[in-house]
Amino acid sequence: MNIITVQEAEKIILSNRQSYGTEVVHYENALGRVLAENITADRDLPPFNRATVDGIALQYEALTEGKLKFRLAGTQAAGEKPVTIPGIYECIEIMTGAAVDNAMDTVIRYEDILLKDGYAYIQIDLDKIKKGQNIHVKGKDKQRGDVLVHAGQVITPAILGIAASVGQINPGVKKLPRLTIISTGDEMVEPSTLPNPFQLRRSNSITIKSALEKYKINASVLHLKDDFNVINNELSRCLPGNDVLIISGGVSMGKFDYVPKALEALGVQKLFHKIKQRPGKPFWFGKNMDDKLVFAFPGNPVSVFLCLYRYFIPWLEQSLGMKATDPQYAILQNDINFKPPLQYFAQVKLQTNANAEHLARAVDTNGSGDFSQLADTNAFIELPLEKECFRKGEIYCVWKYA
Ligand SMILES: Nc1nc2c(c(=O)[nH]1)N[C@H]1C(S)=C(S)[C@@H](COP(=O)(O)OP(=O)(O)OC[C@H]3O[C@@H](n4cnc5c(N)ncnc54)[C@H](O)[C@@H]3O)O[C@H]1N2
Ligand code: MOO
Repeated sequence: MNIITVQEAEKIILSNRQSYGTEVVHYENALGRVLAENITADRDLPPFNRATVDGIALQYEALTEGKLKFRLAGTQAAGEKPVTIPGIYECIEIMTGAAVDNAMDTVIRYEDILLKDGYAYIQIDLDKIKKGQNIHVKGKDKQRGDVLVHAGQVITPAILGIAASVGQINPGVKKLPRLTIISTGDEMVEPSTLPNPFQLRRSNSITIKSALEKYKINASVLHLKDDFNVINNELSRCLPGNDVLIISGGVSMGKFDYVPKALEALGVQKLFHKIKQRPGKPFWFGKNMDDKLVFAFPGNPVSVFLCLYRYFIPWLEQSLGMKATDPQYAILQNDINFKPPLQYFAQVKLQTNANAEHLARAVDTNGSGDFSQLADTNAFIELPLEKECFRKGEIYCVWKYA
């Protein structure tokens, strides 16, 4: 198979989006999950005529007669059954959040009245008082049965509050794929150990694992030696219990790059190997008969980062039923020359100026093994394949990772 373009790779990956079904979770565990059902109002919002200030409730008609003195007929706290008035020259003291009885249509705040000897005296000009003021009318926000939150949205703190307010304590959410992250390489040691001069500490798995935590995916992690039998056996063991494997390393041309061979030996069909891009050119992607997907990223940490944010995250979001996000664009802030016939993804620092323009300043790196700038940058800018010179002021698509 020929080396494919970024757009072809994206199309193949997204056409393999999956659905893992739905499940119900307690709302306290639902933050960050994708809603699989609409959240609807179980009654009108607000459910009753609600006082919005502390003060007195009365009937406006009495004010139109010029009445300034009202007998206090009772007091009503929030949560209490509505207290009524026997006649229109009476009022009740009412607290914010209390349900206003239908006999009253106007609430005046304590600051505008004087309470004395069982009476309330209006202290402001009557033309300052409007009929219906300080009452949040039943059903004004939403009617019973109205959709408050649509399926497909990521559950945020605000959405959790809405769900709680309508008693939706067990929302239906999209099930997450079961996922294992597998890194490879004999030269890679545990981050807690001291590498010898020709070894490296492994970092790809924690990067991938923590990026997935945003989606509440609790991925397993495994590291494999560069040994065909080990890789073959372990992949064979992992495939049945997972929906997706994300592998890093071992996909290029080296003598010990066994990943593609091992996957194909296990019946994982290659959908592509190699994309016209830098970083991340030797990315391998495949699927087995049970629709288990394998994203095998090149081992260089920046390649992993690019492949994760450019391909895997959009695939994941679409597989979870989230709406595809609109492409984001930014204005390049420096000239870049890039001659190889590959689509170049430059690491950029993305900022917004006072004109609300997105500005992308590229940083110099020493290739995809140079991960040292990832903390100071927050996006890749996708520079088109057809060109070699990219000029300050030109606008290109960006892929944010922070
Ligand atoms: N003859 C060719 N050689 C290479 C080609 C090519 O086309 N022809 N492509 C190069 C490109 S581009 C890349 S990218 C790399 C990808 O190689 P692999 O996927 O086989 O990755 P490894 O060789 O296993 O590792 C590459 C690099 O990344 C480091 N690494 C690996 N795993 C981790 C980890 N878990 N955490 C941090 N760093 C990791 C590893 O030590 C290597 O330095 O191939 C080129 N070669
Ligand atoms: O394509 Mo590789 O990821 O640049 O070094």
